[in-house]
Amino acid sequence: MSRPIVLSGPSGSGKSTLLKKLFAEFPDNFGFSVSHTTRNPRAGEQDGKDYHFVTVDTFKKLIDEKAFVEWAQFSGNYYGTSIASVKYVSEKQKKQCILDIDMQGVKSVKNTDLNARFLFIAPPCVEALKERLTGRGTETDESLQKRLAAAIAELEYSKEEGAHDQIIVNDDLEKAYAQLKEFIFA
Ligand SMILES: Nc1ncnc2c1ncn2[C@@H]1O[C@H](COP(=O)(O)OP(=O)(O)OP(=O)(O)O)[C@@H](O)[C@H]1O
Repeated sequence: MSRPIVLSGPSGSGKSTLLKKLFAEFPDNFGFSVSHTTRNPRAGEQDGKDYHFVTVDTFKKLIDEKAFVEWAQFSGNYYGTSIASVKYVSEKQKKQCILDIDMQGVKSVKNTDLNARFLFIAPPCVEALKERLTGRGTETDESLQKRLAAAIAELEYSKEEGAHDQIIVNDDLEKAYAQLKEFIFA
């Protein structure tokens, strides 16, 4: 059984860019867990495929049961990644599950029996991170400041003993991608 891979790193460090390359090169090897949400399905969305659509009561019950490795509330709706949905990818779909989560999620995965491997994607420096986030054109001043503050906490945590199995500095994209593949297929 392939162990889930937990990918984390500051916003803007390049996680999505690297994963996009990986899925383009290996479309059949990897899977994502299906998240739970309390928001209403949009047209065409399928329960169990796009999301597990649940009520607020059910969601809260799952929180109490410690079913989630990560959950959050955005604009009035709950979203979460359950331990069971991660296991489903490796045990039923027989694919390698990749989780793209933050530091709190990383800590929480460590308290489960998921037996995950932890990979941290670091920016060359905070200044580069700021430039990339600005260059991506997705952030307001406020969200940029929030992401940079969170980035500093993520970088501090990454220095702790045992926080991650490997740290990849995403300076040169091709080099970082080669290192990512080496880690994942090891
Ligand atoms: N090695 C690199 N050199 C220069 N720019 C890069 C590099 N890797 C990624 N970028 C650019 O940096 C920006 C942030 O990358 P990306 O969106 O992949 O980050 P992320 O870690 O997934 O962020 P988030 O957690 O916010 O989703 C993008 O515009 C991307 O094109």
